[in-house]
Amino acid sequence: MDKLDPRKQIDVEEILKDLDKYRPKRRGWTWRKKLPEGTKIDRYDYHQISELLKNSIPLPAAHYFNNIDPQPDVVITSEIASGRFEDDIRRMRMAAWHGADHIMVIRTLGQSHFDGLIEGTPEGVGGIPITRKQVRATRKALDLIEEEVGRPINFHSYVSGVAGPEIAVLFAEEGVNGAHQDPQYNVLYRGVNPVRSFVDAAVAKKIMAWANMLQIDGAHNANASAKLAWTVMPELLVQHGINCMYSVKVGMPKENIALSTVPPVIAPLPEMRIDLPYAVALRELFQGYRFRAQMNTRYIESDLFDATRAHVLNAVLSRLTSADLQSTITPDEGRNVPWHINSIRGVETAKHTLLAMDGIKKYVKIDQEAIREKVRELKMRAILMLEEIIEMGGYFEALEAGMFVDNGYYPERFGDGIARKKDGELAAGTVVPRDHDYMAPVCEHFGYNNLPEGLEKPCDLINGCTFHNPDKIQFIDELDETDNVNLRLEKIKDMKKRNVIKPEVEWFADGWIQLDMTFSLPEEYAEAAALAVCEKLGLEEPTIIAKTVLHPSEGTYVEVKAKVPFEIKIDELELPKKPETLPEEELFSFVEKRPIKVVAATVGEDEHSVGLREVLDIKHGGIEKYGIKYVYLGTSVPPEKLIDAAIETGADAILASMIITHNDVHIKNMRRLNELAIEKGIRDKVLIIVGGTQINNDMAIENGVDAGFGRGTKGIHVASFIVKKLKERESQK
Ligand SMILES: Cc1ncc(COP(=O)(O)O)c(/C=N/CCC[C@H](N)C(=O)O)c1O
Repeated sequence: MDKLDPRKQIDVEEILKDLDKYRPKRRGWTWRKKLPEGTKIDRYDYHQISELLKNSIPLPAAHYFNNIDPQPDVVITSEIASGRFEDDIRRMRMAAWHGADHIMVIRTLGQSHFDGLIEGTPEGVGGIPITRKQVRATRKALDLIEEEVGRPINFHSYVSGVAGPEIAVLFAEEGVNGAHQDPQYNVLYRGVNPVRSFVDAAVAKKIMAWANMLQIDGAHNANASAKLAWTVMPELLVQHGINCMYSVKVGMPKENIALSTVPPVIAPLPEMRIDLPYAVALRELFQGYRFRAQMNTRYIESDLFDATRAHVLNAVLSRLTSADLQSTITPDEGRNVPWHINSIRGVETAKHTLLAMDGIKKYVKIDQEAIREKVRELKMRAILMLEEIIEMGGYFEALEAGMFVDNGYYPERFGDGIARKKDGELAAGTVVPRDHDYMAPVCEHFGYNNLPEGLEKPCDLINGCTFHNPDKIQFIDELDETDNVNLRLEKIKDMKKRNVIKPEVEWFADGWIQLDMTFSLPEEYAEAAALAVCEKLGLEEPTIIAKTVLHPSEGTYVEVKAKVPFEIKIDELELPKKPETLPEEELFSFVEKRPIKVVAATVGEDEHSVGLREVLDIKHGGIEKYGIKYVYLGTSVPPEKLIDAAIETGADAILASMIITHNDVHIKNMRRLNELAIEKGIRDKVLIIVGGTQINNDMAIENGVDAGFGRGTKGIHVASFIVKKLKERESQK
């Protein structure tokens, strides 16, 4: 398969074919290609955008603006890790079409503790097992997906833990483009021996630098671990500093070192007033480095709307300061397992906000005077903390003293920091001095490497290392006969052969659906009632995933996920009939030869006019565009007046809009129009067409009119119907 067809699903079996022979197209990170300030897209000018995509899905409101889909200048990340890489690949394609060009997979739990690589494609939960086959298949799929959207896509994973250097070599061999790497992470959150972690990090960073990979640090984890994230702001500056300087000393270029910046708080705190000085301090202290903006996952609940608001504000903060990458932690971080829809919503939120704030600095400036004091205070606290770390004898001593992730706002100390022993923890005592004749297995290495003088490439000694002679890579396909992608694909093939489907949230046809319900009950009863509804519907494994108390006794909103116990037969599906439309040329030429007039109004006591105006006016592609003349009588027009106007103007058609349906007033108005037209003797001369969000064609015809158009109707649908009917009448004469 050399390219994807948007009308066909990606064929994972094709991706897996000859995987042992696949070689990455390139190595290293790709930034978006920025367009000049003031670039026009359609008739609108932009100041912070990048090249457009070849294939993409624009924001929901784009159809009002010729479906433009501008791409912000900032890389947008989608975090995808369903636990099955074959389903991650499908979602990566969805995310790429919505504008993600940085695909980050969350690892399966605690892979940091593995002292070696995993092989094959075992299923994971709440993350994906990172293996060579998973990495290679994903990069190969992303090669196709980036071709389809027309923009390079960065694939991102994690170099951390006890097998850090091996993972770094694997990623360099396989063309992984970005990775988290921060020795402090292993120590603080995975309990790896500090000396081991920093020695491994030097090797891993050197390899990442050779592969030109973008590095993201682990500072965000302090936010996620502290009781009150804002108290660790001074420490975050210190943690960023430690990882940045360590990376520079190892040889990483600054432009590949990204700080994982997370705003310290969230509403109900005065979020922006606290986060802004911190964001400004970061950008002042770490000029020349990259900034990866990430919402604070510490406070992401499973409430989709709250997560989205947090996400929007995080992107606003990015635009008010600066960001090179905008992460889109989905609300599911609160639910721990991102679903397709929430990964996509996250990308849409980032794209929407970054575009909405395009060029905002032309009008909105941060008052540097006003913010100065707060910024200075944060820097001072960080400097004091660094000085104390030095007084304590250095990083490892400070670590032993529990200096990090202490919940006190430095210099305030609560003494509840994470302490790690310099000669303790996981893999303690496993760092041994290199033997005199030690030679590194790959060319890129940090520290002593026993090489003869004048060698252009160290691996010339061994006829090439895996970086320069990829045929030396041992590709192990599967290790576990009972847990691998081939078995999982068999089940999918069987469903496709039987042409059946089930709904899904993260894995193909996993059967999960989400329902939301509101009960006039207190929350515990509402939850129980929601589960009871699922039981009565015959759904399986109903689980409450989120709820909102509307009032302690008046009501509770509950979101439930549950599995459907049945399959849907695809060939038994009745596809909704698309309204017929005639070619535009045919409409233009017919109306030119045979002028058409209509009268239009919103009838009854109805004041809604937006939909009808869109069907009428040329600027929305209304019937006027095809030369049809109309008289618009306005809103709340009695049916009698509409019929009289049709007679006065000799109209060919009446367009009556009806949105309100209280006690079937729309039905009554349809019947009234029909009866009046008959009474006045014009029924056979005038078409009566009704429209509205609650209208459908069957109901309209049942109630005596000629056609009914529902939600989403456009001028071409109505114009086509009128011309078709007039042609039929004239051919009967
Ligand atoms: C510096 C570092 N190394 C390794 C790992 C993961 O490795 P393991 O889980 O210890 O095997 C992490 C994970 N961070 C949380 C998820 C990513 C988050 N959602 C993000 O977007 O940044 C990390 O921060």
